[in-house]
Parts: sequence; C-alpha cells; structure tokens
Amino acid sequence: MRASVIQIAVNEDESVEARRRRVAAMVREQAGSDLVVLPELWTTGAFAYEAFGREAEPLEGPTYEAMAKAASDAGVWLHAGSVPERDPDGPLYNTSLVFSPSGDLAAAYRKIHRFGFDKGEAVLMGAGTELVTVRLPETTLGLSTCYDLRFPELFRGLVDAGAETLVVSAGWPERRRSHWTLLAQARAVENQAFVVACGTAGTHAGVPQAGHSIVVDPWGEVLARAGADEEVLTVEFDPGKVATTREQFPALKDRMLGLQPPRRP
Ligand SMILES: NC(=O)CCC(=O)C(=O)O
Repeated sequence: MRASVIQIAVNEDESVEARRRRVAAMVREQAGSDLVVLPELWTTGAFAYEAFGREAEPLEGPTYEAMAKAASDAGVWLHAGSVPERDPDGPLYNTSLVFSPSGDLAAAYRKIHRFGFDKGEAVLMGAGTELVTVRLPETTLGLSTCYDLRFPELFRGLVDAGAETLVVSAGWPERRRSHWTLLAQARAVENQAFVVACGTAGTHAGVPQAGHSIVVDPWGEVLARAGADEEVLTVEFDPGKVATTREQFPALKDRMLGLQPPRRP
C-alpha cells in the first residue's frame, strides 16, 4: 500500500482560495498512491482562531467540492484534513473529510478533544462524540485530529472498532514537537497499528508549526519522517504487518478491562 502525506505550509500571505487550488493540484499529483493525507484546518491554520468563523463552511462547502474532485481525478482515497464546519443547527466543528477514489464522501469525523483549555478551539468549536473508522480495500483507517493524539483511550476505541491504520491529521506547533514524535510512536506500539500523522509547516497566527509528519509501523519503527518545511512524504507499507505483529506479540489480548479503583482505607 502506498500512502502520501502532504505536509503543506499554512502561511497568511496565501489566500484560502489560492491554497485550496494549490492543495487540489498537489493531491492530483499523487495519482498512483492508495491513500493521501492532508493536515488539520489547512484552509485557516489550526491556531488562527479569528479565522474559524469567517472561513467556516457547510459540510458540502468549497473545500468538500474541491477535495472530492481532486480525489476522483487522482483515483485515491483522500483524507482531506479538516475544515471549520458550520453546522446550520449547532456550533462550529473541526471536521475531517475522507473521500473514496470515486469522489464520494466515505466519512466525516468531528474532532473529539478540542485544544486550548478555556480558550481558542476549546470554546469556539463544539466537540465531536463519535469514533470514526473507514474501510479501505487494504486496511481500516481510524480517524483522529491533532490534540486527540494525547488521549490513548480514543485510539483503543478505534482499535476495538477494527482500526489498523491510525490517521492523525494535525496542526502541531514546533514548541511541542518532541511530544508529537513520541506520542505518534507510542500510539503505534501500544495499538500494534500503523500511524500516519500529517502536520503543517509554516507559521500562522504567530505560531511556528512543527512539520515533521511521520509514518510509524506497528512495531514502532519510523518508516518515514518529514522535515520542518513543506514536503510530500511517500511511503510503501504492508498492511498485513498489523496482523502478524498482533499474532507474534499478542499484547492486546492481555488487556485487563474493568479494573477496580483503589479502595479507600
Ligand atoms: N490543534 C491542536 O489540536 C494543537 C494540539 C497541541 O498543540 C498539543 O496537543 O500540544
């Protein structure tokens, strides 16, 4: 299986419309890949909070249209990163879109863990409540977005739902780059799954981005890693390695569920 991870630069000197056209062209260039992955909130930048409301789109908005067409032109499964979604009956959501090679929407995932504590995304957007997996011919994807990476229980839920390739679409800042790499490898090892993690390059809203998108195999080995700048990572991997790793080192079978809390003296 061939995956292409498009780590684009999100800078404010490019308009949203120009970036949409540029990214669609980059997706088309990945014809021949099975899966293409884009980062979180690449129209605005994940930290450009003041742009969320201005650039919010209905689910089937301009980014949806452009990415559906790019997926079908390239004939690839496309994780199109996330958009600020305007739900007509509710708040904004940070929503990831996955398209099939015929350009049909295969899944939409509303980010569950919103970043910012009592500011930013955490107050501007609503929280998703549903885990999302997507069955591809070669593997089952489990979807997650950026800050989700810090919550191992989300990934266990995805694995319980059949995920074998955990996709992380992110806008991770340079300041916490070491966490990004460490957590991506940890999620791969503990879940005996591939992790395909796509971040952004550039600087927006004064926040330098980490880049360093990464693909990790179920044994925790790094198969490919980007640098800090805009880059397309292309990697070939054998999805069957999930089953063999889980058979040969069956740690997931030793999970002890339903542990009791400590007794008070
Ligand atoms: N956009 C995000 O979710 C940022 C997450 C982050 O900066 C962190 O977890 O650290």
